[in-house]
Parts: sequence; C-alpha cells; structure tokens
Amino acid sequence: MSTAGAPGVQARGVGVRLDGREVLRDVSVTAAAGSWLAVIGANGAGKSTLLRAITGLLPYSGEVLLHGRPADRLKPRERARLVAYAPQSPELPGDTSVYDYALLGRSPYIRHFGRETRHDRAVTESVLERLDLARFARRRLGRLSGGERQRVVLARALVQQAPVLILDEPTTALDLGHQQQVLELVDRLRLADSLTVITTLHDLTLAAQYADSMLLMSDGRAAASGPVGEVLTEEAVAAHFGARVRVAEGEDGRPHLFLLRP
Ligand SMILES: Nc1ncnc2c1ncn2[C@@H]1O[C@H](COP(=O)(O)OP(=O)(O)OP(=O)(O)O)[C@@H](O)[C@H]1O
Repeated sequence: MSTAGAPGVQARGVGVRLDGREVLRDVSVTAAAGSWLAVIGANGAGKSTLLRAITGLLPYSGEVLLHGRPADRLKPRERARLVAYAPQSPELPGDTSVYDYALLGRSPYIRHFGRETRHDRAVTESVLERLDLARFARRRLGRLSGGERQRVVLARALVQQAPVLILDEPTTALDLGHQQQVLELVDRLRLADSLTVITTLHDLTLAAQYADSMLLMSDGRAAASGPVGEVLTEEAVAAHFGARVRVAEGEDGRPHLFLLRP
C-alpha cells in the first residue's frame, strides 16, 4: 500500500453524539503518513471518542479518511488491514492465552475457516518477544498483572501490522522501563514501516518526546493543533488542564513540563 505524500489520517468536521449528547463537535485534524500525532486534553475532553470515531467504531458526522479512504465505508476486514486500535481498557477474555489473543491480530489476513500460516505465527512470536511477553505466551489473560495485560493489548494491535496505529493511553499501567520500551518499539516500527501513529497520553512530557504534532481537545472541540512546541504552552496547560506548569526545552529540544506547586 503506497503511503508516500498522502495524509495517513484526516478528520474533517467530525462530530459524535452519544446517548443524545454532543460529545465531539467539528473536530478537524490531519496526521501525515509516517508521523506521530498525540491527542491531549483533560479527562472527558473527548480524546477516546475521537480515536474510536477515527477507527470506525462509532458513528460520526463529518469525514474521516484513512489513507484517503472514507473510514465508514470500509468493510471490516479492509478496515482491520488499514487501522489497528488498542483501546484504553478493553474487556479481555480471561481464559484465552496471551499467544492466542495476540494471534487474533492476524484475523484480517486469515481466510474464513482457514488457519493461521507460519508467517502469522512468526509475526505474533516476534511481537511478543519484543514486548517482553514471550515468557507469558501460554499464560491465560486472567492471570496477568495490569501492565502485562496492557502490553498484550498492544501486542494484538502490533501483530495486525496495519499502517495506521491508534493507541489509547498505551502506557498508563506500565512501569517506567516498560513505558520506554513500548514507546520506543512503536517509534521504531513507525520509522521502519512509515506507520501513522495516533496516541492519547496523559503524560504530556512523554507525549512531547515522541509526537511530531499535537491536538489539544477541550470539551469535545479541537482547542489547538500543530507542532508540539506550539500546542504545549504553559498558558494552554493552565487554561485546559487547570495546572500550573513550567515548560522548558529539554536536551532533545522538545518541551518538558514541570508541575509547579500553587
Ligand atoms: N455513552 C456515552 N453517553 C454519553 N456520554 C458519554 C458516553 N461515553 C462517553 N461520554 C462522555 O463523553 C465525554 C468524552 O469522553 P471520552 O472518553 O472521549 O473522554 P477522554 O478525553 O478520553 O477522557 P479521559 O482522559 O478521562 O479518558 C465525557 O464527558 C464522557 O462522560
């Protein structure tokens, strides 16, 4: 699938109503193919809802294009080959093994009533290895810690090998080492395969370290979007998170946030 020059994901005027409530209003954003977009915002701002709309899991008004194709007109298999999504806290089948759950990511490539191929198994094993999960391969999901479960959800999404990768808070339950491991792996895959990555991350410094661009959501709307340094300002954090911070440039040239006690 050629991605050169094309936007990976485009949302234009996206709106979502849930239970009669307007949860998203007129949100427009573009993530260039091969780039990393961080969606940030306070609790309840609409980040997860936007991710679910982009993934095609929610009915929306407006337009979402995945590699130029309208997301709501894709057949499920087509969509699954184009976009992989790791939700924030999915319901997991407790009796399924780590390996079998991760292998589900290969479903869009396995023919109906067909079996997985050697390649499907090799991809699955490689992802489990890289996420430090190989030793848990036979363990049931119900017998994992929170952070291990979170890595398994990410594994399933990576096993899907879709060019658009959407991750809702992929690091919340992870210790520092695993946070770094997961984000570095995602970044390596992004660079190697030109993946378009969209994440929500509450740790704004972490988000700033990895993202090329940011979308700041507030009350269901896009409050700001653009290069990380332009969106992540002390004023914006005060206005939209109610937090006092100092934003300083780190050694990597990216903004680092320090919480200031009132
Ligand atoms: N089914 C629903 N019906 C009505 N309102 C909903 C429904 N699901 C979510 N909402 C509301 O939509 C708003 C946006 O929710 P969303 O989960 O997208 O926020 P978020 O920015 O991801 O928040 P968080 O940082 O807490 O995960 C919230 O106010 C939430 O209460």
